[in-house]
Amino acid sequence: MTPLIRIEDLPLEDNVRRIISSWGITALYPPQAEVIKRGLHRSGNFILASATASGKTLIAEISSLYSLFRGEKVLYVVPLRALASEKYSEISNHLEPLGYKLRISVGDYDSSEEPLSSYDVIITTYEKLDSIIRHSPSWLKDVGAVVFDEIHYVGTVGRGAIVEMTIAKFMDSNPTARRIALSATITNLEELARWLEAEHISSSWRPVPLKTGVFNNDTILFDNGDIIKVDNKEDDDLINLLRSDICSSQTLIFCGQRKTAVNLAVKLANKIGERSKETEELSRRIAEADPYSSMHKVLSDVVAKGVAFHHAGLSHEIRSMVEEGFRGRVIRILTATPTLAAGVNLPARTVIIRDHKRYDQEVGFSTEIPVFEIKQMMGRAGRPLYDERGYGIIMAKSKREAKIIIDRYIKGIPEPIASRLNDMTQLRAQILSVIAMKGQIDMDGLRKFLSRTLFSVQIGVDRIRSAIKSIVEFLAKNGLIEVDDGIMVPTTLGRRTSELYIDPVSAIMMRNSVNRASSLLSAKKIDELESSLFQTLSFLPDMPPLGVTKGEVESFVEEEFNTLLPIEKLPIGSYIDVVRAVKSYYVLKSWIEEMREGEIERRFGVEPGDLHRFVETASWMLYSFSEVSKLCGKKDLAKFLLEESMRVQYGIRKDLIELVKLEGIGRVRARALYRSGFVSIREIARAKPEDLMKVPGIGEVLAKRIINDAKRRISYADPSNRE
Ligand SMILES: Nc1ncnc2c1ncn2[C@@H]1O[C@H](COP(=O)(O)OP(=O)(O)OP(=O)(O)O)[C@@H](O)[C@H]1O
Repeated sequence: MTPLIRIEDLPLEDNVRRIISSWGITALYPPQAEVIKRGLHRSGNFILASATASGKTLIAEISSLYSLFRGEKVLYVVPLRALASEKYSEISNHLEPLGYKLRISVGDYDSSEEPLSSYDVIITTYEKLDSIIRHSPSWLKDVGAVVFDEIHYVGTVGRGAIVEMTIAKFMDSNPTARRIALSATITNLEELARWLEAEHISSSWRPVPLKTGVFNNDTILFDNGDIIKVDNKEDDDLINLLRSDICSSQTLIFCGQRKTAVNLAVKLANKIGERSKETEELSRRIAEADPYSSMHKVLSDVVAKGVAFHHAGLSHEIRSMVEEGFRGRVIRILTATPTLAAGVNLPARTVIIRDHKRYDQEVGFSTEIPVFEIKQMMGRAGRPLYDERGYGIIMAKSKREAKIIIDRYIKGIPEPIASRLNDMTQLRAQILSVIAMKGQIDMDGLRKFLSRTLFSVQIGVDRIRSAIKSIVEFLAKNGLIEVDDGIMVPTTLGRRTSELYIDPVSAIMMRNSVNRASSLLSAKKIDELESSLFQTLSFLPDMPPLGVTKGEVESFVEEEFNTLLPIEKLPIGSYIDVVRAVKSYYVLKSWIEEMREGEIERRFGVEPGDLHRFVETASWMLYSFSEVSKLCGKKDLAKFLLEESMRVQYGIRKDLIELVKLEGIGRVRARALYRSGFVSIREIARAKPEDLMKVPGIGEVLAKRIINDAKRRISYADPSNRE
């Protein structure tokens, strides 16, 4: 293994050396030492590509110190919310003891986050940074260094364009801030470096060496030619593999679909699971956290035997419990969908890729997973401090397939990271945001702006000249921008659309729905308004699509279809979209009528994680719709929509809107308080902790906290009480 380099032997200033040792670091990993030897930690832009867990975060922290010393701010940008929390706890441990103030900013997309001006380090996501830039806060110019973490996300279908344009916008609004980009190992690093005007460093060093191979029948063939035979006692290859020495420690198994991950976990728990005090304790905690979901019940059962599954259908809370259980080595075998590979840091000794294909919703069948992603998944093998070696194994169904897998995935080179700005839907929203951000711009200016993108480096802006022209015409025709003598200016609706961080098509559909919604409200036809409103939401491009089953299509009753827009103005691709609209209405209606999540899962097949993502976006769309109604002068409708947004956010009837504003009070506790006679904040402010502790689900700490919060809110609401 490559020796580590002692910090004494590196060209570091004394104070920086002292700080690093106060973090318990005495030597640096080779990629870290390389950055320091080249002096890139002190100044200039750089992009570092190296393996998972090779210490990229530390190098970003050391480089950030130089800006912090000068009193400048540091922005740390990551692609996922879960990663933002991980980075926050990691970095705050290092920087808070030095007196720096850190803040994580991921939520609300309609805010300039002005209060962030008092923080030194801001950890955020690409989407949130994009929305912050759209509000042009004063503190952006004080940023002296920006870390673009996991920058290979620019190549992701769907979100890549946002990552790319956010970076381009940041470079435009603050060209002098140092750019520190971190990435997984990639083949076209130079191109990315050219885009960022940065020096590049690439390293193949790994803290734990990795052996990769393919498994078929009873044989594992490794990349270096080694062969290991596995006892084939049973007629199930995977079980035989899991019983071999290679899998004697923690093993992560990637499956192509959620259903496969769940079924496999059940099978493995029954066949090779082992109970312990710790597994039963974790199982009990999972069961208690959500006693109603049938999927969480299955999870709790398998966890009792040291096996778990992990996919986006699990609720956020339960997913974190699984992650914690795996990190704490309570769970020995974890089955997961590929989303895990991209997300949180969960290393295992052995990674098995059961399926190198996955279901693709866009095309409707399974497609091969890119080499880049498979390498990322296998790269998780090998736990620093625990393993001398990690194993990444891909399963093959036949000898012929094994050969194809070796050529493609084991010996193959990952695909280069390619710009996704050719995605017209994303480009449309991004062009509007550039026009809104600039206030006024002509075609040359717009093209010049777009030349700051990776797309321009890789393909050239001229190649999408006509696409840009047609997007501009679309925005002008639909009243989001005005074009006068070649100068493009955002309209009020256009500017607000950009600030609200919604697709221009969503804003146009909302604006076109305002009159019908308003007349239903004036006529007090609330049920009809709610039904058509929720059904219209399902057609907005921002909404995550709900899955529709064959049974739902067959039992569909056409009369229930009802939207705010005439059918010819809706983007209906197929009959399924119509069924989905009605289903969306029923799901949202059940949610705001306080139906339990487990019941929604049982009746509609919507798993908790999907339900949360769905209602979170729906609530945001309703808030945006309320803002659009205000612009159209429909105040009553705006008020109604704002209330609906709150109800959808929390899943509550109207009478709980006040109570859920209190800290720590969600739909279940709010209803319990209400049932016990605490129907308003005023009543809670007057209550004693003992009274509230009689309400189910409320202990002493929470009782005191909500009474204090209620008192604070009341004194704030009454100006005579303010100091
Ligand atoms: N020089 C070092 N000495 C000892 N431990 C280190 C050193 N550098 C980093 N580490 C530790 O190694 C672990 C992995 O580091 P880190 O998470 O920064 O890797 P990374 O390259 O950013 O990974 P990823 O690609 O997953 O983001 C962390 O626990 C970190 O504290």
